[in-house]
Amino acid sequence: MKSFSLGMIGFGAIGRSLVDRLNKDTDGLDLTITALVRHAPESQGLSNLTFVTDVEALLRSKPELVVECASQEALAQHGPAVLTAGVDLVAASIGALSQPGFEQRLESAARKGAARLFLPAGAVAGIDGLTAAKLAGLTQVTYVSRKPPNAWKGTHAETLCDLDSLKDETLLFEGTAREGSRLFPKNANVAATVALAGLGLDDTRIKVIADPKVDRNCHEVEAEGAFGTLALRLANFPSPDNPKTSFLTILSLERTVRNRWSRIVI
Ligand SMILES: NC(=O)C1=CN([C@@H]2O[C@H](COP(=O)(O)OP(=O)(O)OC[C@H]3O[C@@H](n4cnc5c(N)ncnc54)[C@H](O)[C@@H]3O)[C@@H](O)[C@H]2O)C=CC1
Ligand SMILES: O=C([O-])CC(=O)C(=O)O
Repeated sequence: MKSFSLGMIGFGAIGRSLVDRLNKDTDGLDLTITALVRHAPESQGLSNLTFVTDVEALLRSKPELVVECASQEALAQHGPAVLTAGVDLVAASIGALSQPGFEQRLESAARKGAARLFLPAGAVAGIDGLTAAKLAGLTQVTYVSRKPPNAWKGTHAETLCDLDSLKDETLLFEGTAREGSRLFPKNANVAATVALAGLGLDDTRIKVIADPKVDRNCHEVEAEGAFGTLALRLANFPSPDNPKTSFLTILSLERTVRNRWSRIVI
């Protein structure tokens, strides 16, 4: 039986669900998983899952791929070490790349380790088309994030409005993808994904909205360029364990991991 060693950084809503889903069908592989967490739980009940608390221990497990699904801070803290060690990395907290110089740091770590950093679509879609369209020139890309008020709890939004008493949609932020993904690190990684695929962090305009009239995490992307036009709207179910995170994010990471061992990659 072929084996596959998967590393993870973070084991919250995305991490738990990703492991459950991969374990339901390992495509005939002997899958072992090592997850880097802040505090290892006393017991976890899965025979193929080990918790570690430092990146050196994660790397000692000889992962063939590491998935970061923790936070922008965790990607900044551990991403360069993983890549320098020659291990490919899939990052969910893509907004971290809006920190000045961090994208370059990751690139140089990846070059040093001959590894690659993968930026998955996560909660959004159309990233393949957008980044292909970029090759012939884009003139405009806009992104709107619209989530129910409870998705904005515990974020910068609470300093802007009383989320519990919102009656109408409320604009929390309008500006560049760079600023928006920094202000809302748990909610606006998609802004950075759209920007990196398309016009860049400083030329992609975004709006961030709390809307009591929706019960889904909605993402709208519009783009224009030499390819034509694109208009995309997603109304994602939130993940059962974290209202900020769309269920589609977990599926996107699952697809990225499965692509790693698939013979046909789509
Ligand atoms: N690209 C995308 O479309 C999306 C990206 N995300 C990113 O994924 C992250 C995780 O999402 P969820 O699992 O829903 O959040 P969560 O809050 O349920 O779980 C995150 C886990 O990571 C842990 N963690 C945070 N920093 C860490 C560190 N430095 N070292 C070790 N563990 C650390 C936390 O303690 C927590 O257990 C979000 O914060 C966001 O950055 C989330 C949704 C969509
Ligand atoms: O999961 C979502 O809907 C989007 C999200 O949290 C992010 O972009 O960070």
